[in-house]
Amino acid sequence: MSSRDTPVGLLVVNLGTPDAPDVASVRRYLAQFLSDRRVVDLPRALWLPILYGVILNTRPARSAKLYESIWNRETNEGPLKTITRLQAEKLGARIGSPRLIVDYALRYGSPSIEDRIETLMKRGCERIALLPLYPQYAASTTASAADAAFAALRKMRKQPALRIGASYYDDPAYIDALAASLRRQMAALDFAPEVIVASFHGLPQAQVDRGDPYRDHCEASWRLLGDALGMGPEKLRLAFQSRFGRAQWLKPYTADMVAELAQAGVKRLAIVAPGFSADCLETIEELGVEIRDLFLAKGGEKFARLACLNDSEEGVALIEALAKREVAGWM
Ligand SMILES: C=CC1=C(C)c2cc3[nH]c(cc4nc(cc5[nH]c(cc1n2)c(C)c5CCC(=O)O)C(CCC(=O)O)=C4C)c(C)c3C=C
Ligand SMILES: [Fe+2]
Ligand SMILES: [Fe+2]
Repeated sequence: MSSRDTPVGLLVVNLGTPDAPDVASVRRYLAQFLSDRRVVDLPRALWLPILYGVILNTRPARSAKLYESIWNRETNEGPLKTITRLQAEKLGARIGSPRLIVDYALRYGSPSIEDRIETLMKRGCERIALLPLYPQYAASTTASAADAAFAALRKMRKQPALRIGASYYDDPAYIDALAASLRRQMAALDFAPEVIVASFHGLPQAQVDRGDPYRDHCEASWRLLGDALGMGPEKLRLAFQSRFGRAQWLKPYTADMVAELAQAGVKRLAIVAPGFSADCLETIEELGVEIRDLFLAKGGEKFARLACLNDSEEGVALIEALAKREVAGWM
């Protein structure tokens, strides 16, 4: 078989989730996640005592309860894993080519990027495209996924050719998919939101100061989405959620914005997380429960959390467009 005939591998990658919603599994997951230098780029001598001395002794118990509350009991998976798996399955069925093997991997937890690259190679793939499902580039997410892939290749004598998918924050296919999904979900609400908050995962301000383009990418996505929906910056707001630790993160914080909107008299609010490709703890629990409770406690009356693109028709069509771009010339 010439290399032109060997199958091409496509690996859909997302962040990850614990293997089980118990304290030990969450601890293992957080230890892996938070020891990644791409995620916390403090000097190790400063960070590891805090991580092992404080965070891993307190956070796992609290987070395990939250994971427990959103766990997919049918498949015994966190929602992020279920959705990423379905995205890969539906993408494979949609492309329907025996020459393209589609699989998924998670940066933290399992199945790992290394494990899935090895599996694709055992199935004959000499060319592999990795598709990190992060629309906006951040070193803590996109670069970390690439690091894991290249770390796996580093151990090999015979390496596959490897491509890492580009970020797609301003890709019309992404903006159109989001706009269509939001229009569809808003039409199904029993109220008309006065304001919609586009809430992106936050990042320490210091990481942006060191050159991460993440904030610019989020702003571009937000503007383009507003244009596509015909909504100005007062109607579709930009905010950043999931702050972790005491340092300054990207502002405005979603919680502050939602509280201020309620206090200013906004009664009907919708929230969407355009930077997340799959619903997860940060959207289902943080936005759907914590932020909702906050809005209602501050005087809001109607609240809706809109779903991520997930494995919807729009979501899988988008991933197909991204996948075809990344394997162009290989098939
Ligand atoms: C400590 C720093 C963190 C950085 C930097 C960070 C960046 C970042 N994260 C996502 C996407 C997700 N993060 C999720 C969970 C999560 N994130 C952090 C911390 C940082 N994230 C923690 C500690 C956690 C764990 C949850 C908890 O214990 O509260 C998730 C959800 C995972 C799930 O299992 O459901 C996602 C997705 C992005 C896109 C990003 C940078 C742009
Ligand atoms: Fe995060
Ligand atoms: Fe959170």
